[in-house]
Amino acid sequence: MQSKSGAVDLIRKFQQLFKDLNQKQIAERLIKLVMAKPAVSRAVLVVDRDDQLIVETVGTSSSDKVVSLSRPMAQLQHLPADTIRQSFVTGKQWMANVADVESLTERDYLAGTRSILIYPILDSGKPIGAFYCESQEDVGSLIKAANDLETVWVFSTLLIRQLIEMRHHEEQAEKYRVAEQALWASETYLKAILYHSPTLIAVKDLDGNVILASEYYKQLMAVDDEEGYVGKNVFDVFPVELARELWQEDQGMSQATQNVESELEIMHKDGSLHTYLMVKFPLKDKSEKVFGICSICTDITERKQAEDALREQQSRLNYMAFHDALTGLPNRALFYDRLNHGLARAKRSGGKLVAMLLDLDRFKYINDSLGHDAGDLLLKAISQRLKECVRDMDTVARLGGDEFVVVLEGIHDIEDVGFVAQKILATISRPITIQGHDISTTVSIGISVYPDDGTQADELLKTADIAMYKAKESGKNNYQFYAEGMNASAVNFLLLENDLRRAIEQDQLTLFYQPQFDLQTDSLVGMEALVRWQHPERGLVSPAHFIPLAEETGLIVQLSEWVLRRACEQQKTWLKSGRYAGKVAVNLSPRQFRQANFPERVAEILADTGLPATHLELEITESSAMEHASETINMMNVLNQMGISLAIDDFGTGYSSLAYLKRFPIHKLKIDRSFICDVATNQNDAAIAKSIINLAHNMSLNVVAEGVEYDNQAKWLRERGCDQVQGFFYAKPMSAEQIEQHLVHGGFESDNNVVHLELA
Ligand SMILES: Nc1nc2c(ncn2[C@@H]2O[C@H](COP(=O)(O)O[C@H]3[C@@H](O)[C@H](n4cnc5c(=O)[nH]c(N)nc54)O[C@@H]3COP(=O)(O)O)[C@@H](O)[C@H]2O)c(=O)[nH]1
Repeated sequence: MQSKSGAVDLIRKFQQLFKDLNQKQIAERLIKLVMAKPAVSRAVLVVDRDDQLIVETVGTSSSDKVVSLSRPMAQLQHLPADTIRQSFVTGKQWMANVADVESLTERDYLAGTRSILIYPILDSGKPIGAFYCESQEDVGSLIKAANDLETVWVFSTLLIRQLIEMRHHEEQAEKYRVAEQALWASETYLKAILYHSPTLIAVKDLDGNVILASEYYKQLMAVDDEEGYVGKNVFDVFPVELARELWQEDQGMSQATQNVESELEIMHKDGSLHTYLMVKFPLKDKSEKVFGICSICTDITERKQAEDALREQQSRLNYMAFHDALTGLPNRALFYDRLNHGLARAKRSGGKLVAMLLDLDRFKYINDSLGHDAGDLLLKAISQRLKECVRDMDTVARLGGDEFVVVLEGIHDIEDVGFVAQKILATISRPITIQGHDISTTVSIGISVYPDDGTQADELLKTADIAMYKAKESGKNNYQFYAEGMNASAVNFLLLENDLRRAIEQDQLTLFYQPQFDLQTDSLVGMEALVRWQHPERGLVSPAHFIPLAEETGLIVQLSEWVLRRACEQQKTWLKSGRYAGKVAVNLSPRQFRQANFPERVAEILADTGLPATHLELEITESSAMEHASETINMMNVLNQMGISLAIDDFGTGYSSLAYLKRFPIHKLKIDRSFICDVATNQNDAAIAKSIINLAHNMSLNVVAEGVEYDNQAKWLRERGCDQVQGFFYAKPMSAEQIEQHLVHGGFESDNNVVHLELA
């Protein structure tokens, strides 16, 4: 027992010893005091911190070190954790030689340990810490050391309590620091978000007062002062109507259980109108009571525009899938759709439906000679005209190339169809100005009627197709209703194209010659070469049929070259025989004439056949010459310089420009036979024929009348000073052999002894 003054000294000594120490130093010093006992080889201070046992400090005699750990006991090895825990439960000291305790294993203590002591430190009877001591001596030595340390145990209560409190305080301070840091961080984030966010963010209380708002508001809205939108009421910022709307929305939001999205349009300061996606959600306190509304508005103008553009593109693609890109008319797919719907309607109502298939005449020629751009413009113009000819409820579609189709519904009188077809023919045939050229084109129309000519779409189209070929065959520029029996001739027309190719290759073509006479002397002055086709199965095919076909398919170039070569060879033979020294006239196809190397081709043929150019006359139709007048002049000049004579054929049927005509280096005008037919009886025809004769003479040209079939026509022409004639009245076209016979037997007789030779 210590004396009272000794105890006071001891307290002072301890107070001095632990003065101004932190919790770590306190624990270390306590352990050092324990370790001062030589019997103690290891000392560990364990404290109860919030019901968790923490090893604060460990001292070992071997290393003479005291280490601060402050780690949960459960994480550490070489400690009899269960036994230490037990001491915390009972509050009793525990000591033993390890050899006597079965439950202890070598993993529970350091090697060399022979005895263990656990000394709990109680505060008001409750353990708040414990000293765990190991000794390499037996337990008696430890017990002795423990007795010596009694003062330490006594003061430990105070010091461990202080240590725990300090730790607790430190933890609280750390928690506070962390919380403060977190608060600072979230405030900083919030400020940064509100400052930099490219969205309109606003928090309002339930009265519409703005508590928070993003900087973006200031930039976009007419709120220019420092606080911007914050502190204001919606009614201070927005027009009253909009403010009321927003306020009412916010009121509704206080009951909302989830976010509410809507789109709104906001006019920016610069006057541009933007679309925003607004997401609103209620802000609730801990008691789930709504105290404010947050709204976040994102500018989706670009996205909307992109969506609109995409939608537009999709509808354009959709449009393109069903419309012809060039003309904008329904294409084949949409046409079939409309036709099928029309057929269904006609079936229901018991009415009629009409399909008109249209094919442009000579389109290939126009396209090839004027170029594809001109061809495209022509197709567009035709589409427009077709639309003008029908009612809104009718369908005009382009099936491809120069093929169009018109579907007429609700037809009561079939005569109306003829009326529409006539209207189309007249409308299309009006000249169209394209790239400065006046182009005249016509169309052939095949018509089929539901239910008479077919009940299905394909069937109707097929019969209309057959009728269209019939229209082509009948000289184009006309319409034909489908009739049974047409199949054969339409198919014929199709087969003809293949046959014509073969005909050129297999020499099935031949030339006939039709003499031309001087009207005053009746002497033979020329012969027009006219091609004939001796078809192996069909017999003689008229050029009126196959020349247009050849023009359309492009075979005309090959065919015309064959004609020119053959005619030159024949003329050369006649020249050589000395029986005929006139000219041979050859018809030029427009396409052939447009070939850039045409003069070279002619020169080559003349050279090959040995025919002098002065014995060749080339005929070009008036319409073809005028269509590309300036090019025609150039081409004619070259041919003229070569010594070739040039004649304008079918004169009077086209649109002649006298300005051009006088510049053509031509020698002859051939009056079309349509004017000669009634020249002696029809005043108009007579006036035209007379004008042409005068015009030719005034321009120092020869004039030839074609198609003279009767004496009175010849007489009339002679009296009007026409130079030459050609026609059945004098001689029909005949083979070279027949011509030969006439030449051998002294030539042709005219007047009252007309030589009528039948066509072979
Ligand atoms: N590009 C080419 N065109 C040619 C060629 N050969 C003929 N053709 C053109 O074909 C059309 C029809 O010709 P065709 O059946 O030979 O008719 C010619 C004469 O037979 C006919 N004619 C002559 N006299 C009369 C008559 O008194 N009455 C009457 N009804 N017909 C008559 O006229 C045609 C000649 O006409 P044209 O050429 O205008 O002088 C016709 O357009 C031919 O041009 C060829 O090789 N290439």
